[in-house]
Amino acid sequence: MAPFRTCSAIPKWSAPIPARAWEAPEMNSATASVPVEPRWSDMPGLLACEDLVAGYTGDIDILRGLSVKAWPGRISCVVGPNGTGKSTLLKSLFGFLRPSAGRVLLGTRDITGSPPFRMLGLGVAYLPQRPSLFPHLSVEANLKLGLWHARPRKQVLAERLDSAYQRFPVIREKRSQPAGQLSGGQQRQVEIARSLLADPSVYLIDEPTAGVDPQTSETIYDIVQGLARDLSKAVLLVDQDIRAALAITDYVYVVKNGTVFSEGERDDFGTDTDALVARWLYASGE
Ligand SMILES: Nc1ncnc2c1ncn2[C@@H]1O[C@H](COP(=O)(O)OP(=O)(O)OP(=O)(O)O)[C@@H](O)[C@H]1O
Repeated sequence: MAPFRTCSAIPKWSAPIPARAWEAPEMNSATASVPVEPRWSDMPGLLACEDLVAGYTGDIDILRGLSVKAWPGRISCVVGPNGTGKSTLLKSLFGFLRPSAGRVLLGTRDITGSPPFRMLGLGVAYLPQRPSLFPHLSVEANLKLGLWHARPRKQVLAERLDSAYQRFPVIREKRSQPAGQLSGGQQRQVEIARSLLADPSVYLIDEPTAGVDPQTSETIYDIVQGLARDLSKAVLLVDQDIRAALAITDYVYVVKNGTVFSEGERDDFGTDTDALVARWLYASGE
């Protein structure tokens, strides 16, 4: 079984962006087992980066020509060994690091190097690995910050808050409490609810269940899944809990040394997750 393509077999995106809508190559018997390679497009909410190079200091590149995509309504998952650049990828996509080469597209819009404070307005939300709430502010005050950039009318803000509380009833009960008093899992829910206020089209999510108990993890993965399935968000997920992440993932990127080592549709990989993980993480080359 070799449904998995290594990056050398994947065509680079050198072609210009087509003017027409997104389309995938037609499948036939010869290509049936090969993951589909969609083309660039004007599909709103499709996030893609091409040949991204970035690092923290001038002379060391952490990302070395890395290309990934996140499609609306789907979850793309980035896995790989520790220190290989997965979090750095999300930081670069969200504008915390300015790439020295490559580009980031949202639909046909080039957003390479846009600063983080513009990202939510552009439709990109980022949920970092570490808690990002203000612990001394109330849950509701934290939620309202999700829409600060839009200066919404009171009524709009109230409607969005109500909608967030409906989706996450547990945080409605706690809305007056300081956010720092909530459990780790509840704080994660507040972060996701806060991002939903701005109704972004893309989610960059870094290890959403780090430090969370197994039962809460399950809830959080359900929520992440709901972002794609129910709300048609494009989700790019970085996760150390590979088995749990693969259970909700549509497309997988295996990253090593700052570049995509291999990629493919999750469904093409079969059910032997242990063998997959061993092959992805411990294979030394193509
Ligand atoms: N702020 C920083 N300044 C300098 N180097 C950094 C910084 N953050 C990360 N690095 C380095 O960049 C490399 C990639 O780190 P990154 O956090 O992206 O890896 P990762 O694949 O997400 O790892 P993990 O799975 O352990 O979270 C590592 O060598 C790390 O030490």
